[in-house]
Amino acid sequence: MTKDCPKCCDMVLFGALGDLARRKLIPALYQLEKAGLIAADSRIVGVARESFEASEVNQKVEDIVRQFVAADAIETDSLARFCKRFHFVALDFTDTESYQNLATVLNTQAATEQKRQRIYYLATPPALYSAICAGLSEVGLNAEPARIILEKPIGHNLASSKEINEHVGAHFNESQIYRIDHYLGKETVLNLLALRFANSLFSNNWDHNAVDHVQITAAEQVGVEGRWSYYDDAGQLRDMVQNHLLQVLSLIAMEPPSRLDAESIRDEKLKVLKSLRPINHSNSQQLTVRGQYTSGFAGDKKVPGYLDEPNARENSSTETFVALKAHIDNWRWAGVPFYLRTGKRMPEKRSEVVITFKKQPHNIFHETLPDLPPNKLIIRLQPDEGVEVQMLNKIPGLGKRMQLKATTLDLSFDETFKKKRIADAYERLLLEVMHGNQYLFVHRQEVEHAWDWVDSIIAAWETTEATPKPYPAGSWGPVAAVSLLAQDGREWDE
Ligand SMILES: NC(=O)C1=CN([C@@H]2O[C@H](COP(=O)(O)OP(=O)(O)OC[C@H]3O[C@@H](n4cnc5c(N)ncnc54)[C@H](OP(=O)(O)O)[C@@H]3O)[C@@H](O)[C@H]2O)C=CC1
Ligand SMILES: O=C1O[C@H](COP(=O)(O)O)[C@@H](O)[C@H](O)[C@H]1O
Repeated sequence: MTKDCPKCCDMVLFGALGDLARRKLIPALYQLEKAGLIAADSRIVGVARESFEASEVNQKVEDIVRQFVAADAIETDSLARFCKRFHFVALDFTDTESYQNLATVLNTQAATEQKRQRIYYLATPPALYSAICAGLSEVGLNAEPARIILEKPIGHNLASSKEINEHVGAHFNESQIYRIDHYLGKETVLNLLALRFANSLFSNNWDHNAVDHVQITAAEQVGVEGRWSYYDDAGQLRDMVQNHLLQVLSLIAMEPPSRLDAESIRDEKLKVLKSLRPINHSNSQQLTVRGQYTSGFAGDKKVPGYLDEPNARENSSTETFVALKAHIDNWRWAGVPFYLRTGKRMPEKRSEVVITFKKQPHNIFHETLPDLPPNKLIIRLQPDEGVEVQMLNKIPGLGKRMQLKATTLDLSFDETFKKKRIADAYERLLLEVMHGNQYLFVHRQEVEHAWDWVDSIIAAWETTEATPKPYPAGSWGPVAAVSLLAQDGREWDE
């Protein structure tokens, strides 16, 4: 155990054998174990429909870790310790009466005497959140100091999100609820706070006086693959923009919070979401582009189009790509467009924020460089995490005329921090819940304002005959996405 280790707790994973739990949560918990960040007596209780013998548990957990954690990152001792923490309870989440089985496992004498912290992680479809909260409540497992973690998406639109929030809120107080947006756990997203508020170079040049425009890109090379039925109902706007991209936008655009705590940060992010200019049927044609991938390439592998993926529905008009131009109607950002772009089956996985600064008002180097390119701050969220500043420098030499060259100050995290391991977002977020820190989690009001903004775009799309524009897998989306910036005399940073 290290000195940063949180207090002893019971972590209960609902949906413990599902994709998210196996691929992300159990590996993240294992990394915390290895780092000495899980207290000695803490337990992990998997809750799943399937039941199996206690003697099978160790092997089951070990298999999951070995499948999803790189072999050279696994240590025999910590793995054995980790497997021993696990208990499994078979439960149908919709059967309120069966929650007594879970209560029996959790209410041990030691846990009761210690008033042990309980954390419920709902790694299940959101349609089950209400039933699970009611079930926990029925046997008194919702009582403080219990905490509950909700996965995104919280609902499908504002109405369903409110409904879920109401149901959860009937059994848990807001201070007990941790709404996950895993982008908020990424090192580089957190580094936005450091860059902005620890460096006067940036904080003094972070508004409409200095910034020309902002681009946020979250490109993925993967397609929808096995997730067609979930994804087709959602689309890229709900799946990525409503949550991850708007959270990143809020961190970039918010006013300085007075403290590094949940209330101060969430208040400032919320003000940004409230200031987003609505996109509706009157302006959606000019401000948004949607696309859907057709067959093409992922790297050098040939891949099918969205409509030819397994289980695809004929003629689906779900978008797999979105580009949009957003405005934040407040003093700081008046006249500064925020261009957002995200899609599946792009040429590479790349998430980044590019802040393009205004050009110099007068060019004294016009003889050798008639058009001075603007400075750019590029924040590489993933992969190859780092920060780049693009600037002009004089080329050394004795020539009569001064020659300039565009150069890059490149601060790659890998180089700068000597290959220090970058923790997965879920490791940080799980740890923060154990510590009881809510500042990296999303408040109900943020979720609802984000839905409100996104719902208006979807309503506008639904009133037009237009369908998403096709783009070949392996490209940067439909040509219209290029035109979205070209009409403003700008281009995507590539
Ligand atoms: N997978 C991912 O990478 C991500 C997922 N999410 C979100 O996380 C949540 C979980 O996703 P994911 O893991 O992919 O989904 P899965 O369908 O893989 O997992 C859900 C689990 O819940 C179990 N379950 C469903 N209904 C019941 C029930 N009535 N009683 C008991 N068990 C039940 C399923 O068991 P069974 O198999 O027996 O039906 C399954 O193991 C979703 O909200 C998703 O949107 C968010 C970000 C990323
Ligand atoms: O929440 C989601 O995020 C992933 C992308 O996450 P990343 O950390 O790999 O950038 C996305 O593929 C998925 O569709 C979405 O539900």
